[in-house]
Amino acid sequence: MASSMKFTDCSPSAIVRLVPSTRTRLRSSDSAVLFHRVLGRSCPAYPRTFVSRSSISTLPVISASISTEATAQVIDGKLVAKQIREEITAEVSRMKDAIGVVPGLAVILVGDRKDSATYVRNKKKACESVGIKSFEVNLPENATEQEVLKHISDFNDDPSVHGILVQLPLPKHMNEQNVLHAVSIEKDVDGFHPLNIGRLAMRGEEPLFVPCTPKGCIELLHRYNISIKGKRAVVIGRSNIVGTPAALLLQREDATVSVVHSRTKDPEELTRQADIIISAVGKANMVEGSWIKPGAVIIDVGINPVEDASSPRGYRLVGDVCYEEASKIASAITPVPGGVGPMTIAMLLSNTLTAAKRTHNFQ
Ligand SMILES: NC(=O)C1=CN([C@@H]2O[C@H](COP(=O)(O)OP(=O)(O)OC[C@H]3O[C@@H](n4cnc5c(N)ncnc54)[C@H](OP(=O)(O)O)[C@@H]3O)[C@@H](O)[C@H]2O)C=CC1
Ligand SMILES: Nc1nc(=O)c2c([nH]1)NC[C@@H]1CN(c3ccc(C(=O)N[C@@H](CCC(=O)O)C(=O)O)cc3)C=[N+]21
Repeated sequence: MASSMKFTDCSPSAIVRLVPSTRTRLRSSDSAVLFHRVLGRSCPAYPRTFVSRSSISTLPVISASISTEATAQVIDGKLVAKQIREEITAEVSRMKDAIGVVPGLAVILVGDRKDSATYVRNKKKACESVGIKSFEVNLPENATEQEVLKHISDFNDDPSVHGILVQLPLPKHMNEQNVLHAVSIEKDVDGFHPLNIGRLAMRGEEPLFVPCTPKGCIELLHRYNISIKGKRAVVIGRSNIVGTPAALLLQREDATVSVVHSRTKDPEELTRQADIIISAVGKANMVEGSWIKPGAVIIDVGINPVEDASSPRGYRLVGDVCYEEASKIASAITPVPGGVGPMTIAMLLSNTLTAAKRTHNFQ
């Protein structure tokens, strides 16, 4: 469906929106702004300075005019995440009314990384918005691994905590494996425990939880009716938290999957054959338009800060993909911000609800 929904754009300066088959209303991306200097890698085939319009469609039609260039459907993660939060709110309330149980999520944050503090704050806000109780432990950068393990053990034993998340990365002096192994697999809402990852990799096995970011990517494809079965998919990146579980999930969905990493020769030869690309690298503008097959679907997980003097923060976030270039070639694409990021948090809430339901045998 997505590939049949390509339309002409009026100029490089406009972003066209269209309505997905679910009739969800789409927004155009707000990721392209006026005259910013990008310090990351720049997109070669596209000028650095351009203008883009952002607006919300009120009509189930396409706003387009004279041009030869197509514009991809914007996969609006912010909108879908909001819908999912509404679904979770209803379930949390149904469970509370029926059995008096409120799901609880514990987050452990070690150190004072600004980005980690922001993510944790956002997770807490999201929990509040759906009625999940949140517990938070903040430890200093020089805390010991034993201290972290002690908090995990306390949360493992606490019946009001159904999910435990240890914010990554941990300080260098800690062994991440030891810490992640310590989380009870029934409370492993990040899905990072080796048993959960192992089960994800095995046919006939079911993990208790699937990692939130890859799960959010697949959920976006499902909710936009983008079929995966039989498609060629390329995942760029092979980390334990995104790339590898994303490839395993795509394979479970019957895609034929290739994984590109830092040692891959000529990655663009592989990506050019892909119907679906999930990029999780952390390099601004690495995936150029010329890497993309016309009509492909692009899920951009990368979150990369680039200098932007006109933004209040002094920087703005971009993905791994040259967005403007890609949106002229792909049939559908996630923006950054507003794509996969909000879905990660929505999936964390969903996993926490699942954990509480499973513990209390509540259907
Ligand atoms: N939107 C969201 O919700 C989330 C976004 N992120 C973002 O996603 C990105 C990736 O995160 P994460 O997986 O944790 O990162 P990691 O740094 O753990 O992994 C990056 C992966 O990219 C690969 N890579 C590095 N350089 C290249 C290259 N030139 N070509 C191809 N592959 C390359 C690495 O290969 P190798 O294995 O060979 O080293 C590695 O597998 C980051 O920008 C992060 O901020 C992360 C989590 C959630
Ligand atoms: N144990 C653990 N679990 C994680 O899931 C985990 C982690 N550690 N460490 C760091 C990464 C990163 N991550 C993001 C979550 C949400 C957004 C997000 O909501 N991003 C917004 C932008 C936010 C902003 O503007 O700063 C967006 O893309 O629209 C981004 C990144 C989860 N991670």
